Amino acid sequence: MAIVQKPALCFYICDNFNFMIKLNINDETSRLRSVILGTAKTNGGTPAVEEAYDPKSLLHIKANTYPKEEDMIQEMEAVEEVFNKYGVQVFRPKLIDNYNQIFTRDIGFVIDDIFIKANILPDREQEIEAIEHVLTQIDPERIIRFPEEAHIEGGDVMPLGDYIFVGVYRGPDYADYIIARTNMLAVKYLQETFPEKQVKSFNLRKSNTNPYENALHLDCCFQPVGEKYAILHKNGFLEEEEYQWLVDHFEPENIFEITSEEMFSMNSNVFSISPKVVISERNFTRLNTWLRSKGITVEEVPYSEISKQEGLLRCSTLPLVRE
Ligand SMILES: NC(=O)NCCC[C@H](N)C(=O)O
Repeated sequence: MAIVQKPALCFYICDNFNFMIKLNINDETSRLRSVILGTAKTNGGTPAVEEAYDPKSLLHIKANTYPKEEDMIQEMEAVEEVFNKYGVQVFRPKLIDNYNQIFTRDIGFVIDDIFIKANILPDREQEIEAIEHVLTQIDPERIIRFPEEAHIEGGDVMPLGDYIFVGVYRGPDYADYIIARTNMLAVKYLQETFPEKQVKSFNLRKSNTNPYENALHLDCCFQPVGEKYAILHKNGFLEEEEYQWLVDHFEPENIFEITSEEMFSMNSNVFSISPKVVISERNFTRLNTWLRSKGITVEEVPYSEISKQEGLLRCSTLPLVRE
C-alpha cells in the first residue's frame, strides 16, 4: 500500500494551528488556563497633573506619592508567581518605552471565542499594539473591533453565562468625563455580536476629581466570585434599580457589600483563578476573611502601589482561556 506523504506546507499550517490559542471565556471564575498580565516596566515615571486620566492617580501625583516603577514591578512579579503555581500560561506585553502598560484588561476582552479589541481612551491606544504577538496566535476571523465611536474598555465588560454585564455612563455630559469609557453604542454592537446573550448595562457614578465617588469601570464596584457570590458597592451605581437587580440576581445573602473606602482601595478588583481560588491584595482583611469563610482559597499579594492608579488585579489581567 502506498504511503501518502503530507506536503510540508500542510505540516506547517497544521502544526501552527495546534499552537493557536483557542479562546474561551464565559464568566469571571471558571478555571483559568491562559492570561495576559500587564507590565510595569518602562512605565514612564510620574505623569504631570494634566496627563492623569483618573482621579486616584491625580491625587497621588499631587501628594507626591505616585508609585515607583521598581515597586510596581515587584508587585506584578508576585502575581506572575501565583499564576505559575497554578500552571496558568502567562503572556506579557512587549515593552513600549515610557508608556503605562499595567492595565491590560482594558485594551481588549474575550467573550466565548471572540477577541474584541477595545476602543480605548486615546491616551492608552498604543497599549493594544504591544500584544500583537499574542493576537497573531489567535484565528484572525475571531478578532473584531467595533466602529471607533463605540467606546468600550474591558474593565466594563463581564460575560456571565447567558448575560454580558456592561458598565456605561449614559449622561448627556459623557464627553466631559475622562473616566467615562464605555457608551451605549458599544452596548448595541455587543448585543448584535452576541444575539443569543442578554447584554445588560449599568449606569455608573463618575467623578473626574473624587476617587471615592468614581466607579471608573464596572469592575471597580462589582465582581462575581466563587460559585454564587458577588462583591458590590451600592454608591458606584447611579440607578438604584440596576444595583438592586444585581443584588436579586446573586441573592442578598451572597453579596459582600463594600464601603466607599474599600471601593477606593479597589476591593472589588480581585481576580479569580477558579471558583475556589482568588488572588487578592494582602491588606483587604475584611474581604479576605469573608472569602475564606466561603471556602475560597485566597492567594494574597502586595498590590497597594499599583492600586494608587485606580486599578488592581482584574484591571491588570486579560484572560484568554478558562475551562
Ligand atoms: N479595569 C480597570 O478599572 N482598569 C483600571 C485602569 C486605570 C487607569 N489609570 C485608567 O484610568 O485607565
